[in-house]
Amino acid sequence: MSSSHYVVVGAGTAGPVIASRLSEDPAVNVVLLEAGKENVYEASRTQGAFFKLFGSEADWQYETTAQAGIGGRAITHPRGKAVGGSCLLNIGAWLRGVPGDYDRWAHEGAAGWDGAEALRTYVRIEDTDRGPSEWRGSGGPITLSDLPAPTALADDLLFAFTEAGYGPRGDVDGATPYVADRYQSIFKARTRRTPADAYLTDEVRARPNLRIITEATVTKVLFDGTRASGVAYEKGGTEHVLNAEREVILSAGTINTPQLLMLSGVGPAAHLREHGIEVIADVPGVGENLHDHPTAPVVVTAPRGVGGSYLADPTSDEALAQWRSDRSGPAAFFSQNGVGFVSRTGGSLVPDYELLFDYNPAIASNSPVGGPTAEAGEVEQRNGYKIWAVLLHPKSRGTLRLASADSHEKPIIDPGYLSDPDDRAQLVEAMRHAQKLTQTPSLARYTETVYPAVDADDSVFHEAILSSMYTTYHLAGTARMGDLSDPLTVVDPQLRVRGVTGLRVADASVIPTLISGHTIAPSVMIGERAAQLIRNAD
Ligand SMILES: Cc1cc2nc3c(=O)[nH]c(=O)nc-3n(C[C@H](O)[C@H](O)[C@H](O)COP(=O)(O)OP(=O)(O)OC[C@H]3O[C@@H](n4cnc5c(N)ncnc54)[C@H](O)[C@@H]3O)c2cc1C
Repeated sequence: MSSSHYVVVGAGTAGPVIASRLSEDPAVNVVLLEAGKENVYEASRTQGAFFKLFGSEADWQYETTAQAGIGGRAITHPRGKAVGGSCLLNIGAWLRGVPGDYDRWAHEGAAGWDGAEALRTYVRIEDTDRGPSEWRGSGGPITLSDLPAPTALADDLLFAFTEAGYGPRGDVDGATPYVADRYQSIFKARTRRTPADAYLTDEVRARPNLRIITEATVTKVLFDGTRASGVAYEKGGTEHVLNAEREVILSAGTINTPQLLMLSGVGPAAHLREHGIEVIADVPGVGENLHDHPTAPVVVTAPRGVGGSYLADPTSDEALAQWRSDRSGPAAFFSQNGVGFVSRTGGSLVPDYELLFDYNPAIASNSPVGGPTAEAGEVEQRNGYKIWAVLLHPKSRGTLRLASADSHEKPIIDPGYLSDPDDRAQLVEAMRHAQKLTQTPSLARYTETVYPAVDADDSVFHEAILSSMYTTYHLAGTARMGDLSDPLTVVDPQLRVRGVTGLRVADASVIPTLISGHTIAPSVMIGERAAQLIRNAD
């Protein structure tokens, strides 16, 4: 049995930030445990071929239950399993949301997590050529760059946003989100640099007080009464115990963190007893509040003979070889590389919808979508584009529950997609905003068939959504942060788990309500703030 001051579970997105920051103090020892390997996966480094990792050993390979709100479809949810976590196999978009998103967190009980504080952290940790400014940082660990595009259609999509009256070109992470932007990503010189790479540099890894143990799957947090005393983990077919003299910090992500809490006896008491798990603390909010940003595409095909899209297969051996040799070719690009935000009322501080511009009309190869492709005709071979309409503030909430007390069994994931009827209506509205772009001069020559058709009534949209609503992969909220007077709060604003001591959660699961952006940035920000809170508590 070994021991450390701090044990951090999960070397994904938030975990490496915490381990790196805590181990800056040579007087404390930190162990970072990761179920997967180091990032040995070349495809993960590319912008175009990363989805080769879906379904591989570097993916936890989750799937939702059949979702009633979308015609009973189940949605596949890859989650990264290696150092780098889900940033191994994500798109890498750095979209931070707006200060109003975080003000809402603070207003709803996460005291101290307001927009001004979030912005201070973001400016400190960024390294972007769009800074330094009041809004953007330079010199921080997270290197950001604009996404490259191999075709003029990428720019035409941005012009269309402006022509449709939604806003000028600008920086979406700047003063206003109502701009069209080639968003920035965590790629540098066309090579992915995950937050784990950024925070666990060779220099950091050389610290004598930091140990990173890979292929170590934590099965349980151990308790001495109600104090977290360490963790049990499996490595190489053997069970190990690691003591935490001060704290255990769970950064295992929106799915695995609540699963681990429940396996360890922290969760809704009745549900734990159902699985024969001894209850350490009855925390009814664990596994509640699961939500995601739903999205649906408007799919457009170009007239025959009109080019403009980029249809090459980024995952072929040739594409990877070309990327390996000089970082060019299909594997160097991701076709969804523009964004703009829309307000329902025309200018509220927090946007309602996000439009993601994609210069390839084909639906993602892992998506089961059939309807639009059938209507638009031979979409895999045709030029055109699609615009994904994203609902930024869905009301629908779901749950994460244990399937059994066996840590090897996947949990039951039910995000309750579109279970709130308002979400469905708003998604239709968001798609109608997307359609406006298809009627602009900049996109006229690429636009022949639009699905759903511009003059279609709501029933056609509803039909399309049943087959085409998809995930943005932003699952969040299952260990919600807030005020402890709310019985469904799981962690207080210091990220301490209700009902026990010596245990915090710091990852996307504490996000109380999704922001008007994506979830890499807040996960890194949560990691930074967690390290500060822990250090200040010493
Ligand atoms: C396909 C896809 C595309 C996405 N695209 C974007 C995007 O473009 N922009 C964006 O902002 N967000 C995107 N996201 C979301 C974003 O990647 C995640 O929200 C974010 O990375 C979550 O960080 P995390 O620290 O909570 O969890 P993770 O990064 O998932 O880290 C959790 C880590 O814990 C480890 N772990 C889990 N259980 C255990 C255990 N029992 N023992 C030991 N280790 C364990 C995991 O292996 C993993 O390394 C995408 C996600 C996916 C899946």
